[in-house]
Amino acid sequence: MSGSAAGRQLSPAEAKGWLAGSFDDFFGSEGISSGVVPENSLQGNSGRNQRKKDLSAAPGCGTNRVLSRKRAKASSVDRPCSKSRQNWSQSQDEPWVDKYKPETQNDLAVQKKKIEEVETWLRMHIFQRHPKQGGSVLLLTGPAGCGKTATIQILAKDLGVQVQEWTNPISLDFTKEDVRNISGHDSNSHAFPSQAQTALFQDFLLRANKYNKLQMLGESSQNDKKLILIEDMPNQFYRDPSSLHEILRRFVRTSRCPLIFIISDNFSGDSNQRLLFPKEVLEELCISVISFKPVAPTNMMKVLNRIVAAEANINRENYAPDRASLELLCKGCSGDIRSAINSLQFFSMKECSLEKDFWSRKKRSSTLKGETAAAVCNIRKKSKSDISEDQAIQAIGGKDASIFLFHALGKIIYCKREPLSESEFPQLPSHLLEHHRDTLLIHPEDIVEKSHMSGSMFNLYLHQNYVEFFTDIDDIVRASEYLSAADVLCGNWSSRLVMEEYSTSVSTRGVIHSNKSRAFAHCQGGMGFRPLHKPQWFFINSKYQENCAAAKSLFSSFCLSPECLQTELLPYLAKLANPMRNEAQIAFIQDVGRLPLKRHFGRLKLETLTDKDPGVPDLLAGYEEDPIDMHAADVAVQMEENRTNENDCDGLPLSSSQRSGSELPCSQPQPVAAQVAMEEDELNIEEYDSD
Ligand SMILES: Nc1ncnc2c1ncn2[C@@H]1O[C@H](COP(=O)(O)OP(=O)(O)OP(=O)(O)O)[C@@H](O)[C@H]1O
Repeated sequence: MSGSAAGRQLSPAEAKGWLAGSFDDFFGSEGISSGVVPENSLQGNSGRNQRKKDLSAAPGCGTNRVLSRKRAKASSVDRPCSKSRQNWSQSQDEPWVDKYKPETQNDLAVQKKKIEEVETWLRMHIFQRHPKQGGSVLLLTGPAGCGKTATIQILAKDLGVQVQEWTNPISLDFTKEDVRNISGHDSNSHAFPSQAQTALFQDFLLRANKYNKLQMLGESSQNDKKLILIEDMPNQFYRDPSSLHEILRRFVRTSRCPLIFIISDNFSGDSNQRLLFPKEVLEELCISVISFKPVAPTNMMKVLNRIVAAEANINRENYAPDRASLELLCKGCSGDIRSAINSLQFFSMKECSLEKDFWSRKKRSSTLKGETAAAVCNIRKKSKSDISEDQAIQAIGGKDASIFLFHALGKIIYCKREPLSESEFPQLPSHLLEHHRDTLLIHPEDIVEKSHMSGSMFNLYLHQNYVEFFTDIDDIVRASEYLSAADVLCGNWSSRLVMEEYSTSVSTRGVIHSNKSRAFAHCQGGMGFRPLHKPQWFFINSKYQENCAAAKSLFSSFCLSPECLQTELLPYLAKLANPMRNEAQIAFIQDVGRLPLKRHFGRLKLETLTDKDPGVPDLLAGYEEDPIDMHAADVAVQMEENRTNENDCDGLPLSSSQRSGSELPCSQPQPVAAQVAMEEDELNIEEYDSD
């Protein structure tokens, strides 16, 4: 958020206007208990989560998300203060995300295909369900604010299905009595809140499955079909995902209605989805997964235009942003419709000084550049290439945009360009003409930053994947030189943190510039989709660490560093054949001390990078900031522990190379193969004494 926003003091009236509605559960005199309210969770909370995120994406309100999530909300029919709520709803301070919430499928800004997918799933698992079929589970994923919950609510309404939603209890100050009531047995032992939370959740599922939702005033009781919705995941499951899996196994066996989880994407690498729903569990319990995409700019524009038009009718004093401004707004919210609507409301407030700041800045820059009537298209054009425009987007409530590694790499490798007109064309001297390129539509440094990945790790991915997208060997040579330079920049650990930014700049821009087949906008098509892969470096590095640890332990008597052992001593020992060495040592020498020219090394099997893969292997997850600096000892310790458990041989922990023949990995020379290799190379056996 810009400085002006941060620095601005809200007047008490403003603050009240924004906050009162959302926090009246806390401020109001309704006396909602802060204690545990398990009954709330069990009564079914259909429709109440509409308001729970209303301010979560508003500028400066990021931290309210937890609060708003925890807030127990109710529709106007299930709250004693429905009248005052209604009055308040009609006031102009009502959050527009609620005021203009979608009522029908056509109103939804979600991709039609996704709505159909969810609808088909619901029909199949609710109406065409086999009587003996157990419970079915659906997992909805996608970025925050892309309309997952809204879609479920509208479809449930259209299909006449009740939604029973779990909400985490506000407080976990359980008494022993509570726990006894929930778990059904007397417990003298100390009950931890986490256990109680799991028990509560389990109990909720059981009851939701067994009993119908309480019928509220004005609700029809025609249909007893229902679904259970979990968006507020109990924290305990993040600490112990197996407890969730156990509950789900039981649910799938015994339940009669579908269970839907909504989990928003997370870009930081420790994906909640992978943690809570690993592949094996998805397969075992036949959990369907439907992934939503960010709301498309065209859909977003439609919604914003509709709101602006409706607001203009109601309140003519409201500032109505023009088309160019709405486009900027759409761009800045990264496909999050909640954030876009909140920003629109925020900046349409007349008294909002931030908005004035922004519009005056925009006006000034327009005047300076003589942009008047053509402002819209110029802004669009400028926004593609001018970094200050990005800052402007941030100024109108832009979200902190993140992109998955897969897309970030794609943006660099496919590097979209825009043709330049004659007048804009920078006149390069004739000897530099070969470096002429159309304007890039991306900022490589921004993309690396948004991928939330360290520079050296990003370089690894680029290095692994760029070749497939080149057509000329000379271009590859040039690109590889840039990558080498980038590597050198990152080489010194003491300056790496600072230099990483320069390093990624060199590598990404180097690769982009070197690829002449993508130098101009008109020659960018025709490449089609090519899969991206994870760096082989991960495997090779772990193999290297393993070998270092093994060299150190097997040849400790030489008191040499692992590098020296592997590059100097072992190649020498490989030329000798000392019958006094043990089998493990001989196998290791064969493995790392020789580079037989006659042997053909196959290519390692590459692992495909999927679109939401955080890109950091589990082993490196803790070192993501600086994987290359990952200390060998840590890996060695880990591997040594494994090895000592697996095969203790004369008290020496052995690497994979040193296990008995049948256990050697296929990349290693097997004893028989080693024998053949020795014969082929006609090695002379000499006496050698290391002492
Ligand atoms: N046309 C629209 N389509 C979808 N949502 C809309 C639309 N207009 C307004 N909204 C509001 O935008 C919000 C979308 O949030 P929703 O909870 O559906 O997103 P989500 O994908 O479930 O995100 P999260 O993971 O953060 O819960 C809702 O409050 C909804 O009422």
